[in-house]
Amino acid sequence: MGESKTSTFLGFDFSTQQLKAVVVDYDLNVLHETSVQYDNDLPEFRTYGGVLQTKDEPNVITVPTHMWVKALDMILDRLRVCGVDFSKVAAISGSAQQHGTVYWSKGSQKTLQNLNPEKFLHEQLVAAFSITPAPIWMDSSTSIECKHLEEVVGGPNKLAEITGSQAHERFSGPQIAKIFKKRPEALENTERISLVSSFAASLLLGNYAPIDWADGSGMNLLNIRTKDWSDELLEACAPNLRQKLDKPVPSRTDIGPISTYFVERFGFDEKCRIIAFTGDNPCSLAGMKLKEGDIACSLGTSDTIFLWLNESKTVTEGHVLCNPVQDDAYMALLCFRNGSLTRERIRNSAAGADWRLFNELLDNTPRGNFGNCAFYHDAEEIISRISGDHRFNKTNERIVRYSSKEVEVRALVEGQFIARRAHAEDFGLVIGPKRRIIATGGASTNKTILQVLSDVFNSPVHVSEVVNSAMMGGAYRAKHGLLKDKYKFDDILNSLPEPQLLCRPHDDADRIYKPMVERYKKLLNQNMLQN
Ligand SMILES: O=C(CO)[C@@H](O)[C@H](O)CF
Repeated sequence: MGESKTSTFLGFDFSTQQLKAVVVDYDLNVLHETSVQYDNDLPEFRTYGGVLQTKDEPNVITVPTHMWVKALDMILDRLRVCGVDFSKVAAISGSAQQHGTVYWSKGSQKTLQNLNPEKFLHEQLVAAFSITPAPIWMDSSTSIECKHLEEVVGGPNKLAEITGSQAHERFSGPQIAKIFKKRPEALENTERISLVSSFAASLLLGNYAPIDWADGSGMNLLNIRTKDWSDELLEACAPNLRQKLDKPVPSRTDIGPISTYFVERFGFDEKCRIIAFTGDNPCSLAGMKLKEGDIACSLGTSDTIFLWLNESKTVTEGHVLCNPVQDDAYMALLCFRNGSLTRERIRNSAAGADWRLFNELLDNTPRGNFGNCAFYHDAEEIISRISGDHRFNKTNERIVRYSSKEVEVRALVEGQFIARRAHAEDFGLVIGPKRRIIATGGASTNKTILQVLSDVFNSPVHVSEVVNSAMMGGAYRAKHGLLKDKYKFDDILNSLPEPQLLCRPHDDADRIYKPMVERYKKLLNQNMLQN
């Protein structure tokens, strides 16, 4: 098929609450975009916020693997109804929530290679997974396995030096180790372990797809310098993992032609290429046209702060991942678990689930919130390990609730960004008026919230046209993966508009928020933010 000016590119994002898809033309203009909301469109799986959680094991968070399969069936039918001409799609790539793991049972490779185009994928993959539901990034039940990994290599800093991160409960290595402990026979019956990203690519490839370097950096198993698995860490988790994980590949790898299943069922050209999928944050970085020094802030189910790194470094908080678009570069990532769902909780309680009212309340309170300061968490926070809600008045006395809804709303938004700024500075990020923050993710469409981000970080906030940078990054990487011998990634993005300046910090911003960041750090260090 090769590429021509009439070629289109298809990008997916298997995110926490929904599956999104976009078709762009040769110049990356959006032609079609649609989504499948897991909770509403696939109610038979009974997820909430896209995940399963039980009362008796609140730290165990999973997703029914078949839900992702059925979501792909559904979204391709929706794209067909939108009028997409699949025969024009020259390449496909995408992203998925990081760290989650999918376990293919023995014999599933054959099943993938022989799918019947007359049937839905989900009907044919009923027995394809040896372990399901899949543990995902919100799980925090593997502290014992984390300690063991750090001991094996000589401590948390050594693990961070090798893999880019200290041990984290949500990371795939500790999750696989826990499964080996609890269900060794099921792991024995597993012929391949995928990340959610390489699992999605496997469905489109009609064969097992390799894990890419960027998403593979979120496992506590990959040596981010050699780009190969650390045998010491693999063996510390479970036997035969090198064989079950197969060789990781550069994130821009063309991993093969689309499965004949999609050619015959949807009319894709048999020459349509699949480019390795990657994690949502690396894919966002690819989708945001970041310049040297820019800081990206993704406001989604998780809030993440990330930026391009030319060199790796050993970190105590946050992560260093292999870069998704340049093999010898890296990216820094800070992940905050209490993002949009926490904002929605306070919107519901203080503003009657109405964003317009939420914004009015936020606008009706002064910067600094009369000295009130609060930190809200639906679940244990990843970096600070804080859980629960903590409200303080202007004399730093803990209070149970604020009398005014305006104060509560501002305390939520200021508190989130104050914590993010504190940990970003601890990570070594230099923020301030000379740094651009490029905002993305669902909440980046809310200018009132972004003004608080700009004030707390004392930096101008820009937004790119694309709200969903992970999904768009999938489409852009599809084009780059196909044409990488002709064009550098930056050349591919040339046709895209620059991020637009949306908010500037007020003159009094740093005078107000610098002390509040110090106040947060003090509360944290004095253990005032524990339940
Ligand atoms: O855990 C995370 C990153 O480390 C989250 O941003 C997930 O990728 C969200 F899906």
